[in-house]
Amino acid sequence: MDAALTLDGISKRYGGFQAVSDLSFQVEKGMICGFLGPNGAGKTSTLRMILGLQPATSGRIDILGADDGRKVRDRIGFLPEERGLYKKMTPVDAIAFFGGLKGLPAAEGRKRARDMLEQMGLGDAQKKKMKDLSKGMAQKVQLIASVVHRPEFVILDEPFSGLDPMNQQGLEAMIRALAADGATVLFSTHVMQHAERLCDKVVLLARGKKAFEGTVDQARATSPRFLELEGALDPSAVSALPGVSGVEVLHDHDGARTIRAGLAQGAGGQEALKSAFLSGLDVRRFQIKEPTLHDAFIALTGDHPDEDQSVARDGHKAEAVR
Ligand SMILES: Nc1ncnc2c1ncn2[C@@H]1O[C@H](COP(=O)(O)OP(=O)(O)OP(=O)(O)O)[C@@H](O)[C@H]1O
Repeated sequence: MDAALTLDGISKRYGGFQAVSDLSFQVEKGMICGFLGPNGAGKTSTLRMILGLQPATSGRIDILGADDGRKVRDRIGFLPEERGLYKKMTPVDAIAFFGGLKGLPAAEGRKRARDMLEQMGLGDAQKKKMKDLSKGMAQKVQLIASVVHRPEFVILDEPFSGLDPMNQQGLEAMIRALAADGATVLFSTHVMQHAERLCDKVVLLARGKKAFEGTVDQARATSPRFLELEGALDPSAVSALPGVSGVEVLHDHDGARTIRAGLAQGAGGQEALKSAFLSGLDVRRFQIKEPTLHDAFIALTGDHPDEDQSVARDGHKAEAVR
């Protein structure tokens, strides 16, 4: 498959602070790729380098055949992390305005805006001003504004942040529709569930370095399974079962416990279960659980995706450098 984007050994330094280190990955044409990592991992810095909004300290980027995102800016759509459309505009005017910045004639922009708002179930919002829209609606309008010129490549920085589950679902549907129309989509998030549902490919970033690149299933396969047991169970007896690498007590109600046992890589859990029954452990319920992408992120990086890494990695906040 042809690559729409190739990063080759990209690094970014802010003064003495290394935000991104020797990062290489590819996004093939037409795929939805999740760029995943905790806050502060270096996602926004990387997206800004891809767009040509800030220079890389070293390395090479190829986007849609260009060595600088600014050269192909009309073929790219970008939803920045900081949002805000002109408050007094109507959604149609705001969308057409952004289309105009990418060379779309105003009348065509307004027509597409009305059609897209209708398609996204935002027909009623047309009569309102941006300032009167709910946060979810405004975010959808902003996404429409960033893709109204029908870009080949769509880059979304934390598109789900601040949205309730209903609006998150709506946004997922919008992203699927963009890909179904042939666009390549790269979006950043620290919430693994969105990527798990949407992505053909994921790139995991931790502390500025790539930890993994591949499909969601390949990522999950790097992490061991879990065995969840319920009963009057002694955690130390569970941790002594064959193939168990560690235990965590999820619930404890007067000794009736739910215990999550991490299995060693390659262990299926059957041996541990057999041994639990043979040794008479009080197992009332059991479940063998496949790892989620969230589990895989922790296994691959040792970091938690919900932790904030924006504190400089030597323990104090980086000085802002332009
Ligand atoms: N202009 C800047 N000057 C100094 N440090 C910066 C600058 N921009 C980002 N950083 C630092 O670089 C690191 C990576 O930030 P970046 O915004 O790229 O991460 P992120 O993964 O996108 O997280 P978030 O979603 O919170 O923005 C952080 O520690 C951040 O404080």
